[in-house]
Amino acid sequence: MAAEHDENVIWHPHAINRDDRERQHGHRGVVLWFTGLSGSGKSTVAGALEQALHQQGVNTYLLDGDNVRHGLCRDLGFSDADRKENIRRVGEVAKLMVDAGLVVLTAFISPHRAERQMVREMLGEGRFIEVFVDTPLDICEARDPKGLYKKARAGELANFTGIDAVYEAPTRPEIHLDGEQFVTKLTVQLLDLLRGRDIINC
Ligand SMILES: Nc1ncnc2c1ncn2[C@@H]1O[C@H](COP(=O)(O)OS(=O)(=O)O)[C@@H](OP(=O)(O)O)[C@H]1O
Ligand SMILES: Nc1ncnc2c1ncn2[C@@H]1O[C@H](COP(=O)(O)OP(=O)(O)O)[C@@H](O)[C@H]1O
Repeated sequence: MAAEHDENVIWHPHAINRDDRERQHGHRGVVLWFTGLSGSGKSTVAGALEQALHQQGVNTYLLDGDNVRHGLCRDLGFSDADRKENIRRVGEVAKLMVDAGLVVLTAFISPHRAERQMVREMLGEGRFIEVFVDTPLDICEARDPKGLYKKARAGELANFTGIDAVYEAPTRPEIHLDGEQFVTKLTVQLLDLLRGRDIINC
């Protein structure tokens, strides 16, 4: 069924491509893929970086797990299969946005190496920047801004990452952030990375 469908759907090339859009933006299109435990600081750091980039005239978009799960992925839960589908959909959306020439920031736990690798391959060489927000579980649990760790420990929330569901830390992320450092310092580290890779020039 799927193969038959694929054969009859032909890719349509367009006159304007990513290079043209990147030239117009004055920067490259990439995805900064933030991964880490719940409460590690993914949304906070991605948000601070987006603000800094926006102020410099960089065209950005921030895709956040909590928000995407209210719309695009509202039918998905937290089983391994659902998390995989969540990441696949977000990867495809991020790919379209990178094709549009944007600096895309994503903030998803994305606990499995295989799924992060899937998105890396989907995006292609140099377009996927894995950002590991490395904050120890006990610190995340002490932060617990939504009270979810408390619920998970009380047995009221099953399959919670770090408690009774796995988190596979990246082995070779493009950047490894110490999630206990000040957000301003982490933002500077990320801006330096983007400049060093000639993704932005501001
Ligand atoms: N069981 C379970 N495990 C982990 N997280 C849970 C769970 N249930 C709800 N939440 C809330 O959902 C946010 C994580 O969604 P993600 O889409 O990033 O998860 S995943 O990448 O598909 O694993 C996560 O948000 P962050 O704290 O911002 O990471 C939680 O607030
Ligand atoms: N570098 C940091 N230092 C101290 N607190 C932080 C830092 N980053 C995030 N926080 C705080 O930790 C909590 C979780 O951050 P959040 O960005 O929501 O994490 P995540 O998106 O990974 O779940 C929030 O209350 C936030 O203010």
